[in-house]
Amino acid sequence: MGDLKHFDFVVVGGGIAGISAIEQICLRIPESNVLLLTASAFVRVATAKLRITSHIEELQIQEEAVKDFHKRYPNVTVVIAKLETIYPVSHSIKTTSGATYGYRKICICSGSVPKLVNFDSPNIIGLRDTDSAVNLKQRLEKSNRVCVLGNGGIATELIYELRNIDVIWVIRDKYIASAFVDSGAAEFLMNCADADRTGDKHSKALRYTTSHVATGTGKDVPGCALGPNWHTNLELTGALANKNVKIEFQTFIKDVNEKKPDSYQEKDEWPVYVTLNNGKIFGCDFVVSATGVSPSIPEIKEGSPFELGKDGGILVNQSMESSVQDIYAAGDVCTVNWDVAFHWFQMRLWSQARPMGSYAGMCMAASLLKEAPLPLDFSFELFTHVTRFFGFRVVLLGLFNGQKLEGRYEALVRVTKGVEYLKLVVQDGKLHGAVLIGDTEMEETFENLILNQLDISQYGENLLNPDIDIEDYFD
Ligand SMILES: Cc1cc2nc3c(=O)[nH]c(=O)nc-3n(C[C@H](O)[C@H](O)[C@H](O)COP(=O)(O)OP(=O)(O)OC[C@H]3O[C@@H](n4cnc5c(N)ncnc54)[C@H](O)[C@@H]3O)c2cc1C
Ligand SMILES: NC(=O)C1=CN([C@@H]2O[C@H](COP(=O)(O)OP(=O)(O)OC[C@H]3O[C@@H](n4cnc5c(N)ncnc54)[C@H](OP(=O)(O)O)[C@@H]3O)[C@@H](O)[C@H]2O)C=CC1
Repeated sequence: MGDLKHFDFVVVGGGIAGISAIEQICLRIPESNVLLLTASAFVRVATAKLRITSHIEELQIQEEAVKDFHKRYPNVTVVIAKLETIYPVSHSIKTTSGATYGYRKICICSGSVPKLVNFDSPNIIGLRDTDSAVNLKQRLEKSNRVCVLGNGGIATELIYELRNIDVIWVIRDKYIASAFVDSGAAEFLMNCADADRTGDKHSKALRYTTSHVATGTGKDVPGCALGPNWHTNLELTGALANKNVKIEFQTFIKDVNEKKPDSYQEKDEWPVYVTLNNGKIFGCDFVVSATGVSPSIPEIKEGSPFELGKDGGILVNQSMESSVQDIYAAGDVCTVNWDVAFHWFQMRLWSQARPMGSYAGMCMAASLLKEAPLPLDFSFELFTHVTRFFGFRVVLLGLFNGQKLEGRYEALVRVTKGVEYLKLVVQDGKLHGAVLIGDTEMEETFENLILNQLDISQYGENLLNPDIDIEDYFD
């Protein structure tokens, strides 16, 4: 393999996981020589933090040109290229342009790619990075009707953000946003769907900013994943005068054709036709397949391949190390493989990629310094996620949908139409999860109650009584 340039640490991927790993490595061992190998010409950094509770922080996320990143971390060599192969026995890697590098510890933070529905059509697109967002925006400008498939984070945000277009939303479930909330919360959001809260003055959320229009180093090169508030600076507007959303519940797409199907009764012509399993056929300009992600696993030669989880991610142990020695992984590309805390579970989110990356960086540094393994980071003791759906602030805590409780729980709910939706998940007198929609400012109280597992049976429904200041109970 010729002369290798050797690095103490190599990090693959300039998304939030990779950058967080590098930040910790440089903090622990500032004199180490580090290679950041990334396919994208921009990296994602968290520039400002708003701490909401001990476990929840909202971040301002910025894209930074790699040359500026290098200025802040002069010990980090940045190479914009795609990793092709890892050779774990010789502790080296090769890029697609043929360059080779040696490593002592390497962290794979290559993220994931959209898992598009499996129909061969140029009119099905996914959304992942800035390039794909720009492509979406440009397509929308010329479009009268779009079909959105999926019921998770992207679809739920997109349906709300789209303007001046007909939308056919195809979901497999009985209610919207099912990847995040239950049917009660979905109904609350649906009832408020028409109100425009995009300019919500009360929002404490920090903003996501982009400074350019393209991230990749070329066609088919993945950029960093879009993150919270990715749509803030993008007008997602179609060619019509107004917007109309039609939801097809409990359905899926059976076929996608550029040629008009014989059974399509209408006279209008469209670039593409989608046939649903309920027999309906819709013509549209294009389809957004917001149907989840697949981890981007690099090729490995020599020795054993990575052990992968059921979801295709690289299995990592409590130190974020994969099944292959000295190879770590963090963020969307990995699948946790330790006995996780009862109130935590993995979801492929920014709010998990960041602590995973930081913790992986700390573990790699500790391992190079031959220190004892670190205790698991406290971020993994409680699931927390803050986002915005349909213009509302949404806070999800612990087992917010009764996950792991096998249906054996009580749900205490308080709803003020158009204002807030609160749900507490209680089992055997203990709080295990909460969904807080609206500006409830209750997250700290409920976070503490989940963490300390205080017996709350004596408070009953007063926990959600708006006339009682619940925080006074627990002072
Ligand atoms: C539209 C959208 C909205 C989202 N909104 C939210 C939200 O509101 N809240 C939230 O918590 N999460 C959100 N997410 C999820 C979140 O963005 C991801 O979970 C997170 O960014 C993953 O970070 P990562 O560093 O693991 O991967 P990525 O950000 O995908 O970074 C991967 C990096 O690896 C590089 N790379 C890939 N392959 C190679 C290779 N072979 N060689 C070299 N480099 C490579 C890429 O160029 C990139 O730099 C959203 C995702 C999307 C797509
Ligand atoms: N605000 C936030 O926190 C946001 C987070 N994200 C994150 O970004 C990533 C990508 O988002 P997204 O693509 O929405 O993924 P999600 O995992 O959030 O949701 C995927 C959705 O696609 C559905 N689906 C999967 N396969 C099919 C299929 N073949 N036909 C029909 N429906 C299907 C799933 O339904 P089913 O449940 O039935 O399998 C689910 O509703 C995720 O990790 C997500 O968490 C993205 C945007 C915003």
